[in-house]
Amino acid sequence: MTVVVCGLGSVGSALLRLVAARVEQVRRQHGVRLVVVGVVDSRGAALDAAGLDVPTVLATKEGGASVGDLPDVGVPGADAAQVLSRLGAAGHPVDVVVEAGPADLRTGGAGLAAVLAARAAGAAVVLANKAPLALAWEQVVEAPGPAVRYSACVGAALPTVDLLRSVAVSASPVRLEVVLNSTCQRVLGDVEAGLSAAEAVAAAQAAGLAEADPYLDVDGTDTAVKLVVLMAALGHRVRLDEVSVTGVREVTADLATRARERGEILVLMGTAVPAPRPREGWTLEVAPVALPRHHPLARMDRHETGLVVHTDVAGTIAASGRHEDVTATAAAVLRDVLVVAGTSTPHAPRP
Ligand SMILES: NC(=O)C1=CN([C@@H]2O[C@H](COP(=O)(O)OP(=O)(O)OC[C@H]3O[C@@H](n4cnc5c(N)ncnc54)[C@H](OP(=O)(O)O)[C@@H]3O)[C@@H](O)[C@H]2O)C=CC1
Ligand SMILES: N[C@@H](CC=O)C(=O)O
Repeated sequence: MTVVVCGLGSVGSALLRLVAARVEQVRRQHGVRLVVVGVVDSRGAALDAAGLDVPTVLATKEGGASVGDLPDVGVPGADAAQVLSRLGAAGHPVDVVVEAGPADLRTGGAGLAAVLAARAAGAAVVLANKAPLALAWEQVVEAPGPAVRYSACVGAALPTVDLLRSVAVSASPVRLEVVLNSTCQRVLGDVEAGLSAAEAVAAAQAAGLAEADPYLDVDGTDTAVKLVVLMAALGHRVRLDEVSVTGVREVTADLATRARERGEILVLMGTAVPAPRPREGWTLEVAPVALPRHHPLARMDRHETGLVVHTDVAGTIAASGRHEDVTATAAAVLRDVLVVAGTSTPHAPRP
């Protein structure tokens, strides 16, 4: 299976490390030989139909250089579309494109362009970048074409999309609650522990969790996007600008401590509830909330994220995931790549 990886920051590099470490296991377990034939960063691309040397790509990025400058395989200034077109023209169509570039929520930017180029070239798409989903769901997900998967966009390795879709087969969600921004979880914990907001944000950046613009996390936009994507996956389209969003900028150590003294935990929570009249769709909100300790999303520690879905006939279902770093997101991307490969399904993975 030939793979092009667009975006070689925290997620893209973690994916390449995972692929390098697991290539034999994947071959044995799934019968798939993963070959990374292209990589793209902000300054160029590298491609080789026979397979790039992944350790060399990783060393290049660790050294701060662009893959476009790699001898023999590098193409300075090239983007995903050019990589796909060069490989295609040489008789090597690409099987799957992974999009792990920055979330440009204004235009979709290079990420959306890469996804559309992949679909035009007949490649499957696996996204970690959620902006193309929030801005162009119909084009990216619903237009006919090869598979598109995006579980890493909403909850890292926690398979939120598969879980909700599975629940919705026989039950109707009546309220969804999510705490899905790792950066805010860490920032709130650190502020409570006495760090300044700036120190707390810097720590989340150092862990590779924050967005390129960390205020997308702190101001609640990232949670709003995740909520919009989950609702779209359930068949309910809500625009990002229809979500009421308040972030955690104003949360102080004092506020968090007073919540704890009342037996409550402060989290940045997204909620989705159906409007009273079915035609009016769903109401989505993101805001800091002090939850009672017994609430499933308050029982999580600051390395966990999760969701609760209340349903009409299936009761209330809660799930959470704990991850220290971005490897869990890379694992979700690899899972999607293997699901796309058709050798594994989310509901019946091969042993
Ligand atoms: N970090 C996390 O925990 C998670 C992140 N995500 C999402 O995954 C995506 C990537 O996140 P992360 O790895 O943290 O981001 P980083 O900022 O660490 O990396 C971004 C990468 O994209 C590259 N890039 C920037 N602009 C362009 C462009 N115009 N064309 C091609 N490549 C470009 C950068 O290139 P260069 O190397 O040259 O700077 C860099 O390699 C984001 O959309 C994020 O929301 C999803 C789940 C979890
Ligand atoms: N910045 C995001 C990364 C994943 O989407 C977060 O902190 O959760």
